[in-house]
Amino acid sequence: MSMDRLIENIVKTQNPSVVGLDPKLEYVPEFIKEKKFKKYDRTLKAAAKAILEFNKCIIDEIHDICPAIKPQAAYYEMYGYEGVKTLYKTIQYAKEKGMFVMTDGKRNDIGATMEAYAAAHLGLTDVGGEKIEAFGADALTVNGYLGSDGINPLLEQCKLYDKGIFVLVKTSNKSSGELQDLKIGDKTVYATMGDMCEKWGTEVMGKYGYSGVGAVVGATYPEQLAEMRAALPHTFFLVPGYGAQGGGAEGVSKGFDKNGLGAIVNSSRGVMCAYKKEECDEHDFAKAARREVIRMKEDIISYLPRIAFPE
Ligand SMILES: O=c1ccn([C@@H]2O[C@H](COP(=O)(O)O)[C@@H](O)[C@H]2O)c(=O)[nH]1
Repeated sequence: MSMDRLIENIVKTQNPSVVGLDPKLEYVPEFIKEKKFKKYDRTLKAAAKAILEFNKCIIDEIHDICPAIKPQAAYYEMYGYEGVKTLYKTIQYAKEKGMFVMTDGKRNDIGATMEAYAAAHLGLTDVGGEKIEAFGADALTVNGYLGSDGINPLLEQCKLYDKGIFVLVKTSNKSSGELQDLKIGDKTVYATMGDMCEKWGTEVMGKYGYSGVGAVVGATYPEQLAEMRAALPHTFFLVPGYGAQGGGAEGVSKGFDKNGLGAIVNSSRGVMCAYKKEECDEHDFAKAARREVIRMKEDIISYLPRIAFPE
């Protein structure tokens, strides 16, 4: 199961964090942008090429100490087809380096359309009988609020191609409670969605006790992280909101199990823009990213037991 591969990467690196590659052009150092503008003018192609170089340099610096990346599709789509090509190349490059790739697309639809999303991001696309990998991520974030019709097509691809999904349960943003905290009977909407993840996951159980259906639970809600950890023993958490959104290491520790597993914490701006925060030479941006990955890892694991496979 794909979540098994993620867990193996986490144990190997002793690092339960993922670097979000959400590369706004303003995060890319001037020297890279200037080079690409000179060659391609100020075009979408120049932007996409600059972002690809930025991403590859960061991946080169972190792949030995960080188990995964999470490219957010929006930051590639905004550069049109050139940006989407960069998303594909980023995914392939990180996978070649042994990293687990979770595309943050928050896709949602029903039936045939969800099958198309599933083929695009996780499975294979049929081209006249020839099956071809389109994007080839290991996992995809999805919105499960359309119910099983939106999730079943993904589960099929997860089973066939050993992939995973992370379903939005309790998101990190300030207004997430407007809907997700409402009660259905005596249960919140997010807890109900959590239960659905646990149920969907029974079809795709992995060997370390976690299924291929994970949940997104924000770092900004430690109490809900603790509640969900206790309620969803087979559901692995993707925890965004550390750092730039105010989430901290002690809070995120509530999402982990007794083996220091069960969750992976995301930081995007914190890592990509570490060189700006450090005020170091922009040529050192990738080394600054590496320093931030190490700092974040040490911060988080200081609240966890030693990360180990379950006995
Ligand atoms: O609840 C959610 C779900 C997804 N995200 C995404 O995570 C990153 C966070 O970026 P930072 O720069 O580390 O704040 C971004 O891609 C969001 O779209 C989230 O923040 N919260």
